[in-house]
This record gives sequence, C-alpha cells and structure tokens, in this order.
Amino acid sequence: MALVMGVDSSTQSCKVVIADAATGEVVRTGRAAHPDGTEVDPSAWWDALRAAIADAGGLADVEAWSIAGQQHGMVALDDAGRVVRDALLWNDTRSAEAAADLTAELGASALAERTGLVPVASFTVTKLRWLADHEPVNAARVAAVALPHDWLTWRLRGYGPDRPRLDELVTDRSDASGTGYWGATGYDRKILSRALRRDAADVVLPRVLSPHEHVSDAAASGAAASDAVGSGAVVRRVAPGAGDNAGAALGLGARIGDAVVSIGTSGTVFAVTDAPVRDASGTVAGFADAAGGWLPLIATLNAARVLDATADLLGVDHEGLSALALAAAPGAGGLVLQPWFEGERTPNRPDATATLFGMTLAGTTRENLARAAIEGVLCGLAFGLDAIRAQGVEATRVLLIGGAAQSPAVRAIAAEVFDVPVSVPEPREYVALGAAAQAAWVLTGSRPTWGAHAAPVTDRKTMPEIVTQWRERMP
Ligand SMILES: Nc1ncnc2c1ncn2[C@@H]1O[C@H](COP(=O)(O)OP(=O)(O)O)[C@@H](O)[C@H]1O
Ligand SMILES: O=C(CO)[C@@H](O)[C@H](O)COP(=O)(O)O
Repeated sequence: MALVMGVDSSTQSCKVVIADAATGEVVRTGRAAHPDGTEVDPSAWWDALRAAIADAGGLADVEAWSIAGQQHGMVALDDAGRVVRDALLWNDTRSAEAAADLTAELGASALAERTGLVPVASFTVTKLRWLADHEPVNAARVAAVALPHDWLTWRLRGYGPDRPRLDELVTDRSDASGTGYWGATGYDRKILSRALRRDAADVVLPRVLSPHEHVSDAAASGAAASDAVGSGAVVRRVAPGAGDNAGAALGLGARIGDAVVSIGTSGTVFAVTDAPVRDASGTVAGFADAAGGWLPLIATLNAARVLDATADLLGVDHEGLSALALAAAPGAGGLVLQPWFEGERTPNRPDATATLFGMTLAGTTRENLARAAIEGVLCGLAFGLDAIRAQGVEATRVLLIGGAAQSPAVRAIAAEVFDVPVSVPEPREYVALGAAAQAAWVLTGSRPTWGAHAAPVTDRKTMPEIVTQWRERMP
C-alpha cells in the first residue's frame, strides 16, 4: 500500500491525514493547536506541523505529501531565509487603509481584470503596503514573500535559515491567486512594486507549480527537518499544495453546480468553475482552484467563533448551544445578530462591530439568542451565495463543511436559510484530504476520484422570512 500525507495548516490548528493513495482510506491522523491572534510567528506553525506529523506516526512510510493552508498570510523573508516579522493573517484588518489606497491608485476594474481581486484587508498585497508604510525598515529587508503553505512546504523540504535557498520556494495557482499580485499571465510585479513602494523586480516569489507538478524533499535527507519528523532518508514527491478552500474543493470532489459553504474560523462560500470570475465590486474573489479551473469565493471574518463566543456567553458547550437554538422558533423571536465582531470582509466593513437588533422583553431568551447567532452567521453566507450567483455561477446544492457543520442546529438552520438543497457530507478533514488527494495525484499520475459526491441531500425547507428579516438590518 502506497501512503500519502495531506496537511491542513488552518487558522486554529494543524491537521494531518495519512491515507492509502489508491483508495483514500485514512490510516492515521494527527493534529496540533495554533496560537490565537491575527499576527503569528510562523515558527509556531512549523512546531505544530512537526507535532501533528509525529501525532500521526511520522512520515517514514509516506511516499508523497502536500500541504494546504490558510490563505493570504504575509510571510516575509530576508535574504538569509529568516522571517522578517510575525506573519499578518487573512483576518488581520490593520491593512484596510492600504487596501483602499491601492484600489484608489490602481483602479478596482483594472485590478479585478489583472488579478481577479479588488483589494480588501485580507489579501497579501495590502499587508505588504502596510509594511512599507508602517515598518519601512522591515519592508526594506524583504527578499522573498511566501504564503503560509508555501513557507511550510519549503521548511518540510529541508530549507530554512540553515539552508536559505529562496529559489526553492514553490506554491500553487490557488494560493497565488489570493495574493493580489498574480493573474492569468503570472505574477504582476508592477502591482508588487506599488505595494512595497520600491522596485520589486528582485523580490523572490514562489514558483507556481501546475496542478500536478511535483518537486521533491531530497534536500530534507539527513537535514533537521527530516530528523524532526522521523522521515529518514527517503526522497518523496512533494505536491504543490493549495489554499485551504481549494484544498476542500479537491477533498470533496466538488463539481460544477456545487456551492461549498465552510464554517470554520472564516465562513466561506465557493464554487468550482471552468472560467474565471472578475467582479469589479470586489465582493466575489476570482480565485483559481487547485485542479486547473477557478474558484470564485466570498469569505466572512465572523463564523465558527461567533458560535463559540455565544456558547461561552450562555454558559454552554457546542451541544448545549445547538439544543438551545433548536428549541427556538425560526426568526428567533425577532432577534437579529449582525455578527461583525471582528470587523467584516463581506460586506467590506473592516471597522465594524457586532449588533444585536430586535430585543424585546418577551423575545430576549437564551434560546432565541442561540438561534440568532446561527441565523446571523448563515444569513451572511447566504448573502455571499447570492453574490456568487450574480456572477453567473450555477449552484444546484450547498455542501456544508467546516468545524461548525458538526452542530445539528447549524445543519437544520442551513436548510432553512439557503434556497437550494443542503448536503452535509460526513464530518471529515476535507482540506487535509484534498491535500492527500493532490499528493496521490502526483504519485500515481492520475487524479483520485475520492470525494463526497453521494453526500445525503437534506430536504429543502427554505424559510425566506429568516433572510428577509436579516437583510432589513443591513446598513
Ligand atoms: N459541534 C460544533 N458546533 C459549533 N462549532 C464547532 C463545533 N465543533 C467545532 N466547532 C468550531 O469550529 C471551529 C474549528 O473549525 P475548523 O473548520 O477546523 O476551523 P479552521 O479550519 O478555521 O481552523 C472552532 O471555532 C470550533 O469551536
Ligand atoms: O481568507 C480566507 C479565504 O479567502 C480564509 O478562508 C482563510 O483561508 C482561512 O481559512 P480557515 O482557517 O478559516 O479555514
């Protein structure tokens, strides 16, 4: 049995699956936590990756591997391969002003055409402009810019400050498409230079591998990286990796007509398409996928952690929150939570805070509050699905995944909020599985057909009044 490893280095944790390359059967798993915060020392991800691999029994018998990860985070390296400063993550909104500046300087339509994106604070390009404006000494030291999955791939292949081969940085189309300085013809160095406020011709950017091209971890043989994970001296195939949403699309085997809704730290809605989407309003990001196609996507900053916070407030765990929400009637007695606790990206309101509308003495119950939290998160995602469909993308069903999809109340209320049938695939680590499928692809030469096509479809129970009530509170 040939084994492959897939990794999801996500915002809150690192998850590893080791699977049979032929069948996708998962034979071992591991995980480790990431620190909180929107600014993180990448060495914490490296420690977590090694811990998660060790938890999964090591790499010694693995023949190919792939790392998917949270998108957009700025990992800036100096010419000695050292991280210049802590990474700024996708959910760090300090670069909102830089996003507005870049859009004003270069034009929303032109940027959408060149890169598929109109800058918002999440995207890497805005973080580089923030660095140039606020930390010019650090900005001047930048010799290479990578994303979390690129940097971890480089480290696990055996590169780093001890072996600073910046030219060995690699990435894939899906994650490159979230930088804001990559388009159909490759990297756009004019935009990168604008962001860094200097000629960036010499800044190393990871080589963009095609969907099933591979490199190797030969450099790791005998090096610190391999020793740390007990990988021995075997040379493995290393797949390009992916942004986490594109990884989930691979893991699910998502097809045209599927709208994937993921409720993790971020809330995302995305679809696989065969043509790029270019939305000059900036609501829909025109990302690439990890299989040679495209992945139009909307993301919200407030998703599973809204439910975590509401459960804490009510003094219950996830099961308790679900039971309370299911005990309330649809519409939550008129309570509407606009859950923009951390600012928001869709709609683009980086400075927003959350608001609870419609409080009455009769309606302000624990049950209604629990339901309002779930309805608020899901209505924001339904708004996103509409925005994706407005770009001409077909959606015949929703595939609901992510940590919060384990909640019975989230699943039940999703069927009321979305106006297409909702399928809930068996709870699994779809991003890590997608990475494992990509590793199997580079090992065997053909794309695996694992996936969740046959996920049960729940009855459609749309209750438009829930979304209508929520929309009435939109500014
Ligand atoms: N049963 C549940 N109900 C609601 N939320 C849950 C449940 N189980 C896990 N979560 C939440 O899901 C989130 C983790 O989801 P995950 O998709 O792994 O996130 P990420 O990929 O962003 O790290 C956490 O905020 C966790 O508290
Ligand atoms: O910013 C985006 C997508 O554009 C987020 O989806 C990040 O990729 C983080 O994902 P999770 O850790 O929440 O899965």
